[in-house]
Amino acid sequence: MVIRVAAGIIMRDEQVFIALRSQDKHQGGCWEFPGGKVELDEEPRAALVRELEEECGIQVNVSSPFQLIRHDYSDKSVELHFFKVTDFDGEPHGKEGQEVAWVSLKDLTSYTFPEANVPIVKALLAA
Ligand SMILES: Nc1nc2c([nH]c(=O)n2[C@H]2C[C@H](O)[C@@H](COP(=O)(O)OP(=O)(O)OP(=O)(O)O)O2)c(=O)[nH]1
Ligand SMILES: [Mg+2]
Repeated sequence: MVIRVAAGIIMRDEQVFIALRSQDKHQGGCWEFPGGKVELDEEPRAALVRELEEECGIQVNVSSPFQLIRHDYSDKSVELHFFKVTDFDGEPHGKEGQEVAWVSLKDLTSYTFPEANVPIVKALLAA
């Protein structure tokens, strides 16, 4: 079974907002682009809007599909719908108590992301 996920690359002034996955979660201890599982009968973009409100407390105004990545981890397979989020209301924060950071694109390589994110980080660096 493939788990569908929507994740947001929240951009402001050449910086991107990332969050640390808690140790007890799948890929715990890795940094992530905030997001979560797409529910049954839910559009990925709607899941993005819902998750970014739940996890970061922002209201997404403008988002654009960035990349779709299918990745098989040893324990599960994911289909990651990445969106760039370029306009939002509210100040992103770790609404669920997670550690967060605003990072310059060039500094993204200093952070450990899940394996599936490697092409995303590369693409952001190349942009
Ligand atoms: N949010 C997010 N998930 C990612 C990224 N890269 C990556 O491999 N994943 C994987 C880890 C998880 O297996 C899955 C996302 O699930 P999640 O734990 O965020 O789901 P959720 O927010 O609905 O959380 P939960 O209620 O199930 O705990 O996608 C990423 O950049 N962002
Ligand atoms: Mg999540």
